[in-house]
Amino acid sequence: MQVFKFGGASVKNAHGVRNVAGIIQQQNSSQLLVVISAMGETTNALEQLTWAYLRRQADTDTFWQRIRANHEQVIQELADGDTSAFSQVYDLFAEVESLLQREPDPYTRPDQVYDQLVSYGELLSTRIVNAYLNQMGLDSYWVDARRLIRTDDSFREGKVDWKQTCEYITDSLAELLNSSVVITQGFIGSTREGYTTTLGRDGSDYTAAIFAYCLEASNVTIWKDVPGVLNADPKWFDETVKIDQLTYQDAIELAYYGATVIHPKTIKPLQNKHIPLYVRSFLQPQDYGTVIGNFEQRLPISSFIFKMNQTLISFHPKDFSFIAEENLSKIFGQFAEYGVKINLMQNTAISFSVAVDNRPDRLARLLAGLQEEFRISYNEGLELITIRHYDDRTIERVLVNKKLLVEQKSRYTVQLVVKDLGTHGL
Ligand SMILES: Nc1ncnc2c1ncn2[C@@H]1O[C@H](COP(=O)(O)OP(=O)(O)O)[C@@H](O)[C@H]1O
Ligand SMILES: N[C@@H](CC(=O)OP(=O)(O)O)C(=O)O
Repeated sequence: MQVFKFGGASVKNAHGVRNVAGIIQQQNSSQLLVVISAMGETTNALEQLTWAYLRRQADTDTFWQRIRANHEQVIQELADGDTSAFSQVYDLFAEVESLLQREPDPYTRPDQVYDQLVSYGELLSTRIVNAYLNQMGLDSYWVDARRLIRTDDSFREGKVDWKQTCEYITDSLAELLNSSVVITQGFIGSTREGYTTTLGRDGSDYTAAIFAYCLEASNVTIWKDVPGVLNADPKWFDETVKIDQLTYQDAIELAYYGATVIHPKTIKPLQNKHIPLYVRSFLQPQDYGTVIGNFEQRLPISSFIFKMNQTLISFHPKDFSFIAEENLSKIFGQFAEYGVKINLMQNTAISFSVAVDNRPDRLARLLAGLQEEFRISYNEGLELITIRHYDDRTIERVLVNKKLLVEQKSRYTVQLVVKDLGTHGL
C-alpha cells in the first residue's frame, strides 16, 4: 500500500482540490491512504481565531467568518450548483460556531483550546476533498485521524503513543484499504480521554510517516510545490539544483537544520522500516522528484539552509566559575521547560552561547529564571546558515556582505551565525 500526503499549498483553492483529486484518481496502486493538511493559510487563520476567542475579542466572529467564507467559496466552485455532497462540511461549521458561542472555560489550558479549534482546518479540508472525490464517482472513505493517532496530553506538541496508534490503525484500516481510498487528516490526534491534540506546526508530513510505519507501506509520497528536494530553498536562492536521490541520513540532517521541505520527525520512522519517501511536485505530477532511501552515495552537492530571525544568547556565570555540567544543566533545564529549541550551541571556558528562533515572550520568561546566576547578553536580528557538505568556496559565497559572529564546523556540516550588513556594510 502507498501513502500520499498533500500539504496546504496543494489544496489552497478549488483548482488545487481538482488537481489533487486528479492525482489520486490516476494512481494505480490498489491500496492508497491520503493524508491532507488544512487549506492554504487556514492554520494561521485558526491560530488568530483561537487567540481572539480566548481573549474574548470583539472581532472573534470576523476572523471565523473569513475562514468559513474561504471554505464556502471552494465548495461553491466544486459543487456545480448542488452542495448536498458537502453537507458534512456544514456540520463542521456548526460545531465551530457552537464552540465559539460558549465562554472560554477558565479551567481548560489555552493550548488545549488551541488544538480543539485549530484541528478544524484539517477536518474541513479532508471533508471537502472526500466529498469532491465521491462526487467524481471515486470510492473514497473519510477517516477521523483523532480516533487513530493516540498522543499524550502535550497539547500543541502531542507525543505519539506508537504502540496504541499502530494497533488502532491496523485494526481500523487494513481491511478498509482493500475496498476504498482512505482520506484522513494530517497534524491531529487525540489523548486517551478523547481530547484533540496537534502534533506541532507543519506536522502533517509526520502523520504520513506514522500511517506508513504502522501499515508497513511500500512507499510514501509527499506532494509539494517544488520539483523535489533542492539544494536550497528556492525562496532564498536563485540557482537551485534538484537532488534525485538522498540517503535517510542526509535527509534527516537537512530537515533537522531547518530545510522546511520535510518535517524533521518524518524520516526516522520511515528509515526504521526501510520505506522510501518520494518528494514530488503536485504541479508536475508526471515528473520523478526526489527519492529518499537506503542509498550508498551521500549528498552529491552542497546544500544550504537559511534560518532568519535568529537570536544569539550568551550566558556568563556571575560567580566567575567555568561553564561546566552543573550550570549547563540549569540552562538546558530552562530551555526544556519553555520548549525553546536550540539551533546551535557553543561554549568557551567562561561562556555558553545558543542561537534560537526569536520568540520574545517565551525567551523573556525563560531568561528570567537564569538572570540571577548568569550575566546574559543578547543579539537579535541574525541569520543562521547551515551548509551540509561544505567547502571554502561555499562558505565564502554565503558570507558576502555578512558579519560572521559564530562558526561551527563538523566533518560534513558548517553552521554560521551572521549579521546581514545590508548595503551599508559594503
Ligand atoms: N531544500 C529545499 N528543497 C525544496 N524546497 C524547500 C527546501 N527548503 C525549503 N523549501 C521550501 O519548502 C516549501 C514546501 O514545503 P511546505 O510549504 O511546508 O509544503 P506543504 O505546506 O505543502 O507541506 C517550498 O515551497 C520551499 O520554499
Ligand atoms: N496545517 C498544519 C499542518 C501542516 O503540516 O501543514 P502543511 O502540510 O501545509 O505544512 C500547519 O500549517 O502547521
